[in-house]
Amino acid sequence: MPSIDVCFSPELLHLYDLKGKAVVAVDILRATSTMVTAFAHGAADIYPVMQLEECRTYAEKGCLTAAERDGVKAEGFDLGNSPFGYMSGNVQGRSIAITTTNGTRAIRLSEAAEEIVVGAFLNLQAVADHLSKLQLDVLVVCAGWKGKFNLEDTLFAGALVERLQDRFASENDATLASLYLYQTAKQDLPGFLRQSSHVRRLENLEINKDVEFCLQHDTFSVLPVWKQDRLINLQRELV
Ligand SMILES: O=C(O)[C@H](CS(=O)(=O)O)OP(=O)(O)O
Ligand SMILES: [Mg+2]
Repeated sequence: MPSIDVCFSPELLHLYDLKGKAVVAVDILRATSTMVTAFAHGAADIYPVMQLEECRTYAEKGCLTAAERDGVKAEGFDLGNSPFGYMSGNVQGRSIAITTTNGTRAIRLSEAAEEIVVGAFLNLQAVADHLSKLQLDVLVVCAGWKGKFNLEDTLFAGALVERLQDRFASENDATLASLYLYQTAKQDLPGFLRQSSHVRRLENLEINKDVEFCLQHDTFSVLPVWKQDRLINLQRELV
């Protein structure tokens, strides 16, 4: 039986051997929720990059550019990091280059894995189904916040463990802690997260609706996976 494990921050990735594993990169608030939403609204592919300057260069290649720093859209880019910015038909058929504080970093630091899947509550079941078929050992890589633990990504890890627990062995206490946390919180995720650092940060920016949106389960069946230098929507490729 393959196993499932949880890494609470990209800063802890040096403790794990990613070779031959499937990584699920997660940044519920808001990078991976936003990427899933972009694919659900027809984005062709997504280039997650770490630096603002690198992201800017993708405009010359015909990409839309998206950047967030300190929770707000960075100056001079087409889009920010709110899923609501990707829903108006503006990303249909377009390539997007995106850089955010935590999420794009988690994806790029996982490149040694056999497969990287982008996960969010919004596409939870699509991710669970894909991992069940793959039969690789799984590591959920939580983007956290500037190298530190956060609640929302850990809750996602617990939700995924809950969906996979009959088919994957729980690797260690990180897996169990995530599962127990999710089981405690799942009746009222917005309430549970009210005191979390990120929700308080976003509240100050008056974007509570983003939090509510990002906590919805199974809204989309898109499956963003890393291929060479970008994310593609494997679900669409399979149709
Ligand atoms: O835009 C976001 O939600 C966050 C910004 S921060 O955590 O407030 O710095 O970026 P993300 O990379 O999506 O965590
Ligand atoms: Mg985040």
